[in-house]
Amino acid sequence: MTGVPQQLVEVESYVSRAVALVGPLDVERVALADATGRVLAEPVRALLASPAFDNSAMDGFAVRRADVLGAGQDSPRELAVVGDVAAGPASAPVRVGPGQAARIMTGAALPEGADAVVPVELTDARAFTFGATAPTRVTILSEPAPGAHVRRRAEDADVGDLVLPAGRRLGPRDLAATAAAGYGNVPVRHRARVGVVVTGDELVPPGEAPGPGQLPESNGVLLASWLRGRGAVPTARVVPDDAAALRRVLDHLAPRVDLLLTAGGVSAGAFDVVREVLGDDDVTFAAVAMQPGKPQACGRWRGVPVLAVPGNPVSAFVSAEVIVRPVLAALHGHDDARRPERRPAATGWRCPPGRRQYLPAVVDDDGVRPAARRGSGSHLVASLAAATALAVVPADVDEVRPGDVVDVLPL
Ligand SMILES: Nc1nc2c(c(=O)[nH]1)N[C@H]1C(S)=C(S)[C@@H](COP(=O)(O)OP(=O)(O)OC[C@H]3O[C@@H](n4cnc5c(N)ncnc54)[C@H](O)[C@@H]3O)O[C@H]1N2
Ligand code: MOO
Repeated sequence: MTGVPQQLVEVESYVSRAVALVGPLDVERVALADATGRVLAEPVRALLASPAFDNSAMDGFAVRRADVLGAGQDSPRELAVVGDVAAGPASAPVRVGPGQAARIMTGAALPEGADAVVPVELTDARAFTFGATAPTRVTILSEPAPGAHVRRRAEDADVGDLVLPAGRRLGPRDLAATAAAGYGNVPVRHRARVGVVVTGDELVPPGEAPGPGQLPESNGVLLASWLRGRGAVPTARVVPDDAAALRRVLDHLAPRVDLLLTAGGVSAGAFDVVREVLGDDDVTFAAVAMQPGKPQACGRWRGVPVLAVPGNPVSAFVSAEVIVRPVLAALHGHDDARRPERRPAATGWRCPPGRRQYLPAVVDDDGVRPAARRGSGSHLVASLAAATALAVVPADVDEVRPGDVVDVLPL
């Protein structure tokens, strides 16, 4: 049994201690189709230029601008149409000489000699009919600006340009940019396997009617979902307040995961079994200067990094956002820097003395207000769902007044 720490530890110092337990996981290559949410292990540099060649931004006619200077509704310029280029491989190269034009479609390569595109609406053709062949002559009814509607080769990215930095969590736009840069697969970090263990004799599975003194298990649900949403692979277990059972579960999971995460049983109670069991191994307990989320522990269980967060549902969630998140980012090699936004308080609220407050909050046009009607409280799990942000209030502030500007971390 380990004593209950009294001395408060700064949040940053505790987070550094926790992050130091882990290093980046191994790298594997995955197809772009499987890469959503994975973290890029190396920078992506373009293998192809984007665009790969000069091409048209409009359906119309590729012209030599010098031929159509001064063109207008009252001063039409007629050109001979000598070619027809569509997007896709060209059958034969098209060359536009003086007095000539080529019919061109959006995305098609700009023919040699042409330097501008006139959209079909600004010609006597007015519109193209599907499947119709190109006219032999076209009348241009508007003078194009220099380079009009021409998308230049490499104006987006040239070969060798940095497209994405390492550490990026890949989303749809990243994958599109990577595909356009010439890649079919990407090097990413393994997904972190996390053993989630929640403890409590009072817990019943979600959906089951609780008996007297019982309540639905929600922390395992929360943490597993939160981890999955951040690209990890959770395995969740619910354990009664029984030291031998907890040891068995931890010993079973340890060789199969990259991180153990327990929730509950970490404070001063007579049945706080996590504190009792983890104290047997290389684990340090701390009172962290945050609210909620004060009682914490981190270290190693059978050599595997372990984080123990408190069991109150809001405490477990805030601990995930403040402590588990950077640890997971370190495992995934993820650049996870978050800058708080600054917003005025729409109402006032009380803050705990000496601890940084992480208050589930709603941020809207009126400003920031506590998500829970009754203010802060680490058991207010229903109100947690309403939060759109965490308001972060420094430890030396004991009250936020309406209009005070506060930091918020959007959720
Ligand atoms: N004498 C002291 N008592 C407490 C202190 C303290 O410093 N001295 N710290 C308080 C703070 S702050 C917190 S936070 C809690 C943390 O308690 P534990 O981590 O030991 O959590 P439990 O006692 O197991 O549970 C707390 C609370 O949360 C409910 N719970 C637990 N697990 C789940 C779950 N999986 N799903 C839903 N709800 C869960 C549990 O029923 C309790 O109501 O300690 C304070 N006490
Ligand atoms: O630190 Mo506890 O998490 O206030 O409720």
